[in-house]
Amino acid sequence: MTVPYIPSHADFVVEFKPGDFASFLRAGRHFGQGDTLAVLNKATRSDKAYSTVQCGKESKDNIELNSDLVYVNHSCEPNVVFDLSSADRANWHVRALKDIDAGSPLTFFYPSTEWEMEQPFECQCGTKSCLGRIQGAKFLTRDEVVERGWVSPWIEELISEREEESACT
Ligand SMILES: C[S@@+](CC[C@H](N)C(=O)[O-])C[C@H]1O[C@@H](n2cnc3c(N)ncnc32)[C@H](O)[C@@H]1O
Repeated sequence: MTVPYIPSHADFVVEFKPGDFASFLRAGRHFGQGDTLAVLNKATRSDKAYSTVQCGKESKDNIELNSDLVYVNHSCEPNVVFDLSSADRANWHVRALKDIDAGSPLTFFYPSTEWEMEQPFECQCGTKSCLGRIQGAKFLTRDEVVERGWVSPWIEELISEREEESACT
């Protein structure tokens, strides 16, 4: 028996598309810059996968979103951030980086949370600043990561450690 699809959030619309990983999430209404779009109250700890979001410095620190938010695609010019920086998980949320019109695809910059991704891909965001292959922040320069507007504290820390290591060699 097929389980019927039930939207997880009233303010989002999943565009289901045929083909592997071709679906994506749209805003169902306008959001202003800085607005919280959703709190991540359905998240559970998980092994790293294409669908997980990194929530700490170690490669074992990942969550499954368990909601339609899994359909937020990557963009090199994103309009939301996944902010899992609080020590209190109740504060983990998705926030608008800029004003978002109803109907716009919701996108975040995957390397803002991911150091080394489970499933790298050739980016099709089509933006002027597209970086091409997306594998995680480990494979990008500091500037390429931070100039997208927001970065998780563990990514900042891992980039700093890499810089310290290369200064010593
Ligand atoms: C968490 S899923 C996002 C939803 C996905 N589009 C789907 O249909 O299930 C992450 C995967 O979506 C695809 N993806 C996300 N953003 C992309 C982009 N900008 N260009 C190409 N593929 C992308 C990649 O295959 C990636 O591993």
